[in-house]
Amino acid sequence: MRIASLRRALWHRHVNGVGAPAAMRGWLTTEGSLTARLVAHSKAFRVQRLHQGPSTCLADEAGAIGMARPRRVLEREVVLRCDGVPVVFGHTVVTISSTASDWPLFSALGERSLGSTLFYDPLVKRGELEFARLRPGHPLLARARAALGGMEDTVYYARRCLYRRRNGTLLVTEVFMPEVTELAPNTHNK
Ligand SMILES: C=C(O[C@@H]1C=C(C(=O)O)C=C[C@H]1O)C(=O)O
Repeated sequence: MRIASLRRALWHRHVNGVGAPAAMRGWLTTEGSLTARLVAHSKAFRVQRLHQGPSTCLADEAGAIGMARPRRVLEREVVLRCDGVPVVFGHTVVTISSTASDWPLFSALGERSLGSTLFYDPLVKRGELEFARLRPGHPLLARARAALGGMEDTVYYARRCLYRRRNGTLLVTEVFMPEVTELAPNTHNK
């Protein structure tokens, strides 16, 4: 199998296309903010920011953000933790042509959740979710592994969603760790 094909995922419009176990499907298809659902399934939720700055988008996201080939973007990568356990590796790219007025809060997010700026802004238009099985050669798994270590599974499930605001384009990709399926609703948050 050509290395290039390992570095790209096959993104499906329907979750059935990735063959995820039922418990993982429930997380992959979470409507609304993933952050909000993770907060409701933990006593302590944290967005651990790994880095944010200029980068080159991945081979299989260029087309999704309107680029003919991978080019410069603003990139943000985080680990979402529930009670200290890493459950999602978040990777977000914003086209360089997007100005600060398109995503006014993006550059100053720090360890606040990106979701908090996307789901409560009437100017944000959310696209359709896409789903994929990521195999060991995918660059997002290498980055998640560098941040988290371990990660012995051979297949990880991911979803991505395109957001638009004014003239800006933003693509969020979420790679789910298997531990997410062990989370239970936190009755103390009611
Ligand atoms: C898009 C959301 O924001 C989450 C927060 C992210 C961040 O802070 O970088 C990245 C991925 C998302 O899981 C959400 O909460 O649904």
